[in-house]
Amino acid sequence: MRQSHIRNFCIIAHIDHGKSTLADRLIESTGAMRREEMSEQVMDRMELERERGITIKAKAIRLNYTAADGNSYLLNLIDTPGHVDFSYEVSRTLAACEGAVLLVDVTQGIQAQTLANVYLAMEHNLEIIPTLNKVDLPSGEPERVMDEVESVLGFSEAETLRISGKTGVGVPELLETIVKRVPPPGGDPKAPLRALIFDSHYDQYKGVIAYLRVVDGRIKTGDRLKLMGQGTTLEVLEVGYFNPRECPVSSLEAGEVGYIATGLKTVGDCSVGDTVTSLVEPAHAALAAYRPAKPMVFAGIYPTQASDYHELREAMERLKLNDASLSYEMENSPLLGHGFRCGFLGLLHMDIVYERLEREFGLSLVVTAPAVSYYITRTDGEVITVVNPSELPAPADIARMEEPWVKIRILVPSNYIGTVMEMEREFGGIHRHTEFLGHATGTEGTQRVQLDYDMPLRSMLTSFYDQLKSRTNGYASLDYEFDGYRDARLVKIDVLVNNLLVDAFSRIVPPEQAQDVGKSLVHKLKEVIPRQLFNIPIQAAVGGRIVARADIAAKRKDVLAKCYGGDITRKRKLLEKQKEGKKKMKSIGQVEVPKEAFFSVLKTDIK
Ligand SMILES: Nc1nc2c(ncn2[C@@H]2O[C@H](COP(=O)(O)OP(=O)(O)OP(=O)(O)O)[C@@H](O)[C@H]2O)c(=O)[nH]1
Repeated sequence: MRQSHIRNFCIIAHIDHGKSTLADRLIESTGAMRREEMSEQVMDRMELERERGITIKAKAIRLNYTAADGNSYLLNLIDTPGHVDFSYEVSRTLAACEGAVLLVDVTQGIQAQTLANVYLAMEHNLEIIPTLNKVDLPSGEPERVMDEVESVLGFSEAETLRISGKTGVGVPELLETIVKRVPPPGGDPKAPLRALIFDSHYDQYKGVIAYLRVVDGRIKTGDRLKLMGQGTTLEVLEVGYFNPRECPVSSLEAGEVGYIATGLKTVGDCSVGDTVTSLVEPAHAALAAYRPAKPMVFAGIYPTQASDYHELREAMERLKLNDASLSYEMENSPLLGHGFRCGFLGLLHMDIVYERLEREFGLSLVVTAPAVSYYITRTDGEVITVVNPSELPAPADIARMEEPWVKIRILVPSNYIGTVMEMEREFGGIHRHTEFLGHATGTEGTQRVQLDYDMPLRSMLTSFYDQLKSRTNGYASLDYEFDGYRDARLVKIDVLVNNLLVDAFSRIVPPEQAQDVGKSLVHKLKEVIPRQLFNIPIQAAVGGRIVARADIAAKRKDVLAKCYGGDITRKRKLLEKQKEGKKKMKSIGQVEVPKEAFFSVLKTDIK
């Protein structure tokens, strides 16, 4: 296909504004797949997923479209990850496109991720097609939302489309607009190969499959290639595209989007953002600087049963094959035994990993409270990175402490400004900017406001997001980006159960909150640890000083008490049953703690 007849684009939107629904509609209306077939296809994929234990999803779909001008066009729809945790992947995806369909839900208007995505698309000089979606909904307010789109983003009504991804209204116009407004790809087909990797996954049979956009030159099956950032070399086993089925072809040319099968064993060798070139005739410069994923959030992951450690290790190794952003190191906790300290891109990433480990690998796990990484300059001048709160040196050994901050942007109806400001104060945020979006429409509280803050990342790892949602009745949307390290003044709280230090419960907090957090931790523990045959003191300490204490009074419980007489089988049965119950327990010295208790305490809000 001639480059002038190719259009590479993506759909950008806030969560739930209808990205997937519109993508399906585009596939259907260009005839790539019939509606009945699409559900079949989804089923097939799920079967395959179950079989191979990985998620197979077409990250770029090629659509053939005959436009009103009578010409055939090749439209590449590239999927963008929908969450801020994966913002680097989003930016690489945008770099593979020339245009973006910006969807705004007419029942919701502009949300935090709408803005974040638009700014990213502008940075990449993409042609943006503003599109109001869900116009079939009677509860929609297209005029108000149009006003926002115009005043906040600067798009005129004439250039903004109105569609329903669900009913298909306006979709033919959208396809025509993509052909007319999105520029064809540039790039030199005769220059040495340069292709950008914007996604990758591991396939058991073909090794790592890399999705790429060929910028210059061409890729053929059998080519020997090199990654300019990571230095990996590989031979191309297969070249192809998705329509949305896998379609192998002999080559991909400049301007085209598709995949290569590399035979590589882990996605870490072939990561998003790197530039692929030819090994024999390499290009001089990469397309952009390659930046390996950097974990921002850390937590310990341990098996509930110490004997499951080896299974956990195998599961981590397998997950890592498919997730270059996951990092882990073996860790040994006096309480939890052998496990891993893992690094994640953010909280969502952490949840995904944890869920996959439990669901796909059938493991029962304990996850410690998420924490950030601190830079500590010791009094002897050595700089160390601390990712496990229990390893923070004593205050007397710390000359300087730094922690990561984020810039956050919150969008809310104006009647919640006070609520958000109060919350930000509680969570240590610093106000930077307030801006009213669109025009007031008369009804109080309908105008929306953008509030920008700086905040320690540490605060984001607490109940911040849940509280923001509940205190604004679900109206707030949030977006954030990393903003470097700043000086911190924090202390470590240790928790002692029956005079034993429980490292998994250690927290790092501002000194003025130490007492409250300590109290909340010990009371929570008191609630969830079942009474035992002896008294159990629970203490929270900062340095050597106890800041909170609670006691669990002794209770006698004898499962055999009811078995008078000598029915030995009955006794054995009861003891077996009790043993089963104990499997779900963790022991802190002599104290048995149910797994759920761990979770509820690890999640205790620490603000
Ligand atoms: N009435 C109506 N509902 C729609 C339309 N487009 C999407 N929806 C509904 O809105 C919800 C979210 O749509 P999705 O397509 O899953 O949204 P998304 O943006 O892909 O969501 P994420 O993948 O979570 O980011 C679903 O319940 C859809 O059925 C539309 O044009 N009209």
